[in-house]
Amino acid sequence: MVVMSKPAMEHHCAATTLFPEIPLIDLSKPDSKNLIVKACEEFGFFKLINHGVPTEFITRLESEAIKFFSLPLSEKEKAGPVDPFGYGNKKIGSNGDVGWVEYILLTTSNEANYQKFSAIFGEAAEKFRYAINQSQTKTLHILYLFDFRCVFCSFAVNDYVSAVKKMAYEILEMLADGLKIQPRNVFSKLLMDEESDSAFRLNHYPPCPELNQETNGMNLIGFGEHTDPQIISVLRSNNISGLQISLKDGNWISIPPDQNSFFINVGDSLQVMTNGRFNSVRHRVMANGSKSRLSMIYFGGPPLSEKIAPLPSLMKGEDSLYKEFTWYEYKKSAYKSRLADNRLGVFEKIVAS
Ligand SMILES: O=C(O)CCC(=O)C(=O)O
Ligand SMILES: [Fe+2]
Repeated sequence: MVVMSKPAMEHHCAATTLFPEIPLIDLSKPDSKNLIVKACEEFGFFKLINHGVPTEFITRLESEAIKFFSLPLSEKEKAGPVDPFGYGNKKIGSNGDVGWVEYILLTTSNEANYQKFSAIFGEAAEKFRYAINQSQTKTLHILYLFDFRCVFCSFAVNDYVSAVKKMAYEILEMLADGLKIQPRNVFSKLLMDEESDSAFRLNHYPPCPELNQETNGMNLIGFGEHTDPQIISVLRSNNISGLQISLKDGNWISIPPDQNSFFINVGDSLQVMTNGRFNSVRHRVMANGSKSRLSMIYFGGPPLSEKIAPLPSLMKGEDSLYKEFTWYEYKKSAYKSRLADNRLGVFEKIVAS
């Protein structure tokens, strides 16, 4: 069930190798736009401070998530399986990938979440929806008999996701400005679209006590290496390490955690829209021997019918590196692949030599 991997580079040769600094972007500074472009080109990844997401939204959702993941497995499984949304444990996708992780995957469309919730909890869901609608105070109705609803329908998710979405729009607009392309909502409009196919994920990596004794210095995979298929991912985790990114030369580096910052990933779709100028970053998570890691990720995706293709304004006479496809086609193909596969491979054009 467990998947082992070689330690990241820093574990055995930190003394002799210089590691690049992960770009740090201050969202409150308007001139950050050029630095964001540079970060997306060089790494496809950066750390974000002064992001404007209220701490209270983050801590409230985190405590809801902790409560949910602390429930007995049988309770949590009432919210599974992931088809395509719900609770999952160890299995990631349906093609044999496993990791030391449990998670909740949600669409950011409230109505779709409600329907899933309703199918699980039936009449109780309707009552709970009524209670939420009636609530003037925005206080969370915590009725732990049906815990999943607390994460599914709660204000904690809505407030957090709304704030993070706003921040993602801003980043994408700064990117358009930094790239000097018009209109400045060329990327953000895809996430703002009512039909935007975005998702939200809460990952919990339980401590794995055997890790320290039995694995002989090897690491245990929490979430296997992959790139995110969407346009942009916004990640926040608690202060426990585990996230690693792959540099373009294939070396892995560990990202020091910071619970007060966000980490931004370029996804495959943004790599394609920039004709490969931006890098969809390969990343993975290592499990921890003694501490729980909790992460929350918003994946900003386009509408299913959207054509994903390089923007003509960025092409400057060069050829597209990719065949044309819709987000729906990409998703369908990605679902059939393994996590570590180069999912864009089948959509790359063969360049005649
Ligand atoms: O949990 C994390 O920190 C990252 C997980 C991840 O890459 C994902 O869910 O796509
Ligand atoms: Fe990811």
